[in-house]
Amino acid sequence: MNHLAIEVKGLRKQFGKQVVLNGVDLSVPSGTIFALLGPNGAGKTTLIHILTTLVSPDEGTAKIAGYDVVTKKADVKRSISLTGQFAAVDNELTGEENLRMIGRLSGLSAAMARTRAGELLQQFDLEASAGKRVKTYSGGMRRRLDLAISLVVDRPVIFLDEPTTGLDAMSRRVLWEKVLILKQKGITVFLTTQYLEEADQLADQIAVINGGRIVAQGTAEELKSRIGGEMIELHNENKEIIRTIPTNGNLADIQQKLNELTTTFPQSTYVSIRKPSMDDVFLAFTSNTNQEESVS
Ligand SMILES: Nc1ncnc2c1ncn2[C@@H]1O[C@H](COP(=O)(O)OP(=O)(O)OP(=O)(O)O)[C@@H](O)[C@H]1O
Repeated sequence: MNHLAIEVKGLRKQFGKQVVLNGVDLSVPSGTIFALLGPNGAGKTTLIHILTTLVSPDEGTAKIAGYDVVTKKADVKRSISLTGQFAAVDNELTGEENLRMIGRLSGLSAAMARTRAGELLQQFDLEASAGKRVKTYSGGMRRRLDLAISLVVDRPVIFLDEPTTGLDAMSRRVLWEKVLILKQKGITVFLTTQYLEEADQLADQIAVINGGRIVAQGTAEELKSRIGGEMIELHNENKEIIRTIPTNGNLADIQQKLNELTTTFPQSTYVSIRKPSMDDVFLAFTSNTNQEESVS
């Protein structure tokens, strides 16, 4: 397989007058986890739809496992699986029936489909509920089944569109473990998420999309250090955060920033200094959002 699992250059897409992607470039090495973050409506799902051949780009190129998403659609489809917002789980069937059905639809023999279903039920902690209808599953079980379904047939690249949205913290962590197992198997994972901690915990590379462009890309640590080595946080008397300011952390810089702040904030303000979080990264790179950018 190509060294790059995903390679995107100058991708543009607009719907009517609304420019959704305005020259997106990114590359994802094989066998890594890549997280795409961005505010609502930033174009994350549109990008996934282009990369999975569901939507055509207006300009630019995108390759999956070396195959162009426009000219080599069939090869791209054989290289990917897609799960998340558009999952096709049949609620009336049991978890095992769902897995076996997908196996058969993907060309496995009945015996192979049964074996594969058994392996996946075990791997995703669904053995105890294998014979229960999916409509009785919890949100976490359903997401795990969803992920298992996308693995019935081996595919080198998996797209997860907001895989843990709506899950409680515990179920989210269980799913993260499963995603990390995919990486151990050498699968490339491209995920979108609203949970910044998810990107922080899972991803080798994180990209932030805003205003139709990738505005930042790097490891979680690189992105955090780009916005400043430390954050000065001001709290009011009710312990509510009233301002967060990046600083390089040295005495001169902190002193200068605090001097500036003393003219605006009351002496009773509490001050703390902490490392930047992914929330700080997200806010730093997505403030001044203009999602409704349009061409005239
Ligand atoms: N088929 C379409 N026709 C017209 N507009 C569309 C279409 N698909 C998406 N859009 C618009 O493109 C913009 C980006 O949508 P998209 O779903 O890609 O964003 P997103 O980053 O995935 O958002 P969210 O985090 O809310 O899921 C939105 O304003 C949306 O309304």
